[in-house]
Amino acid sequence: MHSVSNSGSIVGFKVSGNNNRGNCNGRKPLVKVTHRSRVVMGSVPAVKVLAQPKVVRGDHGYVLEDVPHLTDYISHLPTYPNPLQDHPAYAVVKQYFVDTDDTIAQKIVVHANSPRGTHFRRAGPRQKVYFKSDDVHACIVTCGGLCPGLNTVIREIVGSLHDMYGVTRIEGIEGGYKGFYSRNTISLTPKVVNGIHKRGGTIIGTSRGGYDNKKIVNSIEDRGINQVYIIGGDGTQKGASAIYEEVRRRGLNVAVVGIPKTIDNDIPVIDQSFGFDTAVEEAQRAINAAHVEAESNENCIGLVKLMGRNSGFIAMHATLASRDVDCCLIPESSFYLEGPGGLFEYIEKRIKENGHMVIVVAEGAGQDLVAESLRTNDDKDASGNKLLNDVGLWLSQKIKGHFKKQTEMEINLKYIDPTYMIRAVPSNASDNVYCTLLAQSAVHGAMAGYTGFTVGPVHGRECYLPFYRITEKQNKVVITDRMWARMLSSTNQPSFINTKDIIESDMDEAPPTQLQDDRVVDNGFVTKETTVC
Ligand SMILES: Nc1ncnc2c1ncn2[C@@H]1O[C@H](COP(=O)(O)OP(=O)(O)OP(=O)(O)O)[C@@H](O)[C@H]1O
Ligand SMILES: O=P(O)(O)OC[C@H]1O[C@](O)(CO)[C@@H](O)[C@@H]1O
Ligand SMILES: [Mg+2]
Repeated sequence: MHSVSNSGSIVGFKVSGNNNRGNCNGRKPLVKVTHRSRVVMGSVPAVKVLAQPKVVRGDHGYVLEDVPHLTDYISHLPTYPNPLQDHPAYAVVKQYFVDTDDTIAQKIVVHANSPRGTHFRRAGPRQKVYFKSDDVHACIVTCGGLCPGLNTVIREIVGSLHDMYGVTRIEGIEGGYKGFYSRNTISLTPKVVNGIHKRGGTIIGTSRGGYDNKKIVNSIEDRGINQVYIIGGDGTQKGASAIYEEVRRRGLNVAVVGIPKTIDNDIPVIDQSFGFDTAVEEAQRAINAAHVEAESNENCIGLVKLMGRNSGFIAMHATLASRDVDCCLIPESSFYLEGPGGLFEYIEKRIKENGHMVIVVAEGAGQDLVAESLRTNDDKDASGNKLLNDVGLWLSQKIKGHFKKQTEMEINLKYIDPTYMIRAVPSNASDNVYCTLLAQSAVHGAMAGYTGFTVGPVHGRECYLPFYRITEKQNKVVITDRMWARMLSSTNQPSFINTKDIIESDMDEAPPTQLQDDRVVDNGFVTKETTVC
């Protein structure tokens, strides 16, 4: 594999670049580099041509979906030796620097004749950096909902910049995106961030809404900021991508880096998002309480509502981990209440068998049913996310109503809604380690001149991912996949779904198994490649 050379024009501005930035070591380049413009429709005004995805093709179907570099649009940028080479902690580590040719395969389950497939650039420190330590002026912003680990990421970005690269000018943007243009910044030093990883929340504050691309980039330019670290979920990363585009359009020497955050685990491609592990662990406490209540009271149902707007990962993992749950309802799998195979029939059966049961419902589950019976409006939050109806309360009332009116059985229902409790806690040990790797990888990438990327693990290896890869779709529980089957077999709940429906919907969209979930960037659009196995 060889480094990407990048030059060419795109509508509105000319892209020029360093034609030989990477290290070919005199070897003949074997790859074909393609650059394509992407056209984004929707909320973006008219037709806007964005910076081109960098796609490198090699032998045997090898594809690298690379990330942008400052030299793609600023020529003759000076480089400096990485200060880490003299750092006592790292100088002794053999091969501490990442080889410029290192990439990570998206698929690790392959057949003998599979093409090599899509790869991502491996994260980590490079031998050369594109910023002198004294010249770096970094900022950090956190946006969207809270998530365990936000403070750890902040702490570790500050620590990495300061301790590894000798950077001293780091500012926290207060209160999310709108803080760029409406608030003062907070100076972040190792002393200020010391110990914050033991606290939930974010010390620099967060918010939804208030995104104003021009004002944000003006503020970056006016303040002389040249590294921007943006921590947030899918909405935040879309905003970060647009900030990168504007920075590039203005030709600014500013690295824009995204760090994906969401307890819902709805960011695609990466193994898992930080805070998810902690949230699942915390959700166990609520499930445990529901189980204790249910077991101790006659004919008792413990009902727990967990977060998960569009993706049911928290509910599914908490259910699998707990083993006390009899039924788990998630947004990806519709269910029904009445009649044969419905929820009421199952509840009646479980109560008769066991005298108690525990139900876990993700907040986004059954929204169609709730909307039908409540006649609701289409309220949205400040970021434009649809506000959900309370499925937990609705379900409690429906269950109570059903058993009161239609059966001889008297039931007890205990409803537990831990909502914010699972995300307002500090991150657990494994999330703290994960956040540290993310932060360090982000800093190494920015120092190496990469920009317009998000960092995250793919099969356990930290990678630099182009923004479009993580914003183009949401990660969802695939109910035709083995994990959901494992969950169903642990609860013994009905699947509520007709096998015929699954087969028909499969024909529309193939499940993202290792062999099938590959897409190619072609004709300006990222498309799904459905490999017939
Ligand atoms: N398409 C978009 N383009 C630009 N900015 C966006 C976009 N979507 C959301 N944002 C901005 O990103 C910020 C966070 O978005 P949002 O509230 O949707 O949370 P999120 O990052 O998706 O995290 P969460 O996991 O909590 O939902 C907000 O300030 C919002 O205005
Ligand atoms: O009430 P808020 O802060 O807008 O956030 C609620 C949403 O945020 C999330 O935790 C995602 O961050 C969702 O699970 C939930 O629906
Ligand atoms: Mg979101």
